[in-house]
Amino acid sequence: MRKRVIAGNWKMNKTLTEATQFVDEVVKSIPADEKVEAIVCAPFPHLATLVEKTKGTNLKISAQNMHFEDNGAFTGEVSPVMLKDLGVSHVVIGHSERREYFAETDETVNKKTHAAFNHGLTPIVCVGETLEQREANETMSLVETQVKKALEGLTNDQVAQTIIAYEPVWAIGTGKTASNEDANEVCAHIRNVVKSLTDEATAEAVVIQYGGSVKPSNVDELLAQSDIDGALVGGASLEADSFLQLVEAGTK
Ligand SMILES: O=C(CO)COP(=O)(O)O
Repeated sequence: MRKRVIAGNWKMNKTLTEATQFVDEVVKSIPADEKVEAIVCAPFPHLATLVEKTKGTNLKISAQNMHFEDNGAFTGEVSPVMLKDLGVSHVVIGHSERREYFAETDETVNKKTHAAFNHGLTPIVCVGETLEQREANETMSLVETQVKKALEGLTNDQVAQTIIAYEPVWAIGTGKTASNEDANEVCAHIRNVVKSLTDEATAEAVVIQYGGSVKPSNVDELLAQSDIDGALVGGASLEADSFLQLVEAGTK
């Protein structure tokens, strides 16, 4: 069985003091269960402290973005080399907010995915359609293109290690969740796309998360779906209690 991966994406929230309090509380009660991997995707300034605080615990620390180059004249950017050096394990790539507000494209997503693997970071690659695209029946083809472009040029082994997060844009922060069946249908399609690019074993290994208004009250039914292996959670990951409940759901 694939492991479950529950990742809290804090986005641009929490001071370092608040982040530290959260982590101190969470590591005390996080389940020690091989079945579930728990990750917090924190703002850049907090990463070093949080990595230090979570050493030897079951909580992993992820960045929310990075540049694809190792270093250079890119004012304001953070490189994979820097993240690896800090001890960060994962990095979110191509979140819809970055695609919408910061000109992230399928091409930069692909470069960043390669850069992540070149530096031993696990990418959490986000894909998903807008409401207009869903209404125009473009969901499957759009997601297929995003997945194919994100994974282009990776080895099967790298694809198997990639975490893919399906986040319909219209469900993010809106309180609207895709129905379990709709979410699972898209995740199953993603797995088929991965199979067409690689092979059956790789497609079976790849972890696919759902994201978009996931909370303790709906996570069980989402995780019960055949092709949903975890969740990428915004709002409901900000409180330690709620985050712990989500991680707990991953152990069932
Ligand atoms: O964008 C998301 C996680 O990356 C989802 O955010 P919400 O859980 O707040 O809808």
